[in-house]
Amino acid sequence: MLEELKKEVYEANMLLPKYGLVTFTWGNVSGIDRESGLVVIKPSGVDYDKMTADDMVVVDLEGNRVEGNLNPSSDTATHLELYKAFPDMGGIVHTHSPWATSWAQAGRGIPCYGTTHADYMYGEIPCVRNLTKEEIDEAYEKNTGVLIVEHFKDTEYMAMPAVLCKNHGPFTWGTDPHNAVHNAVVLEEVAKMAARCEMINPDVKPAPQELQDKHYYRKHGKDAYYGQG
Ligand SMILES: O=C(CO)[C@@H](O)[C@H](O)COP(=O)(O)O
Repeated sequence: MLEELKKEVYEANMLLPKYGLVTFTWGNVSGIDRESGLVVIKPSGVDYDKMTADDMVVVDLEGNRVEGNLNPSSDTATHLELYKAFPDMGGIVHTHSPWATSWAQAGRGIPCYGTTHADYMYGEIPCVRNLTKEEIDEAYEKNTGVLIVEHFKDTEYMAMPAVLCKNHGPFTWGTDPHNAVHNAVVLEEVAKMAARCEMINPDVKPAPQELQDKHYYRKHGKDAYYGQG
């Protein structure tokens, strides 16, 4: 089932090592078939150079494995919480890409210092708090998703397709798996630029709002991603 989506999700996963976003198996990409409500995700712990499209795992929105012999990614519950809450999300990525993960470990959001950032993400890329001991003990991956949903509900979440989970790493999303990977690559690049920017000038300020607006709206339009698609 969902052979086309499996191929799409497999190809999107293979872009993670291609763009230097993952070491070993540290990352995962999923995609959703909104008609069936089924999600295709990378199998857990499988080396990218051994992975095939047939290894992709199909789960329902409750996390039950519908097809596949391997275990779904350990982050599946996080992906599912986001898909359930945000109907415009068609693909989700989690990595431990070094620059974005460094900002997450530092517990800081990434300010918008330039137009590269503003072209894709409107404003500061947020870093959400740690989970409490109770949240971790209860259901770490699910509650990571619940925390992200709490932060982005009632927002234009497709205008900010990225979040940093403190002391863990980034999640990005998009209209489909490849778009989500594109946003993961952009996140890593702007995380690198922002870190270097602060090294060069510790007093640096975010880019002027009018410049941020010009670049974001020129690329996405005033109504893009605001639910009008
Ligand atoms: O954050 C973690 C582990 O700390 C996970 O994201 C792994 O890095 C990827 O796990 P699988 O997708 O292979 O289960």
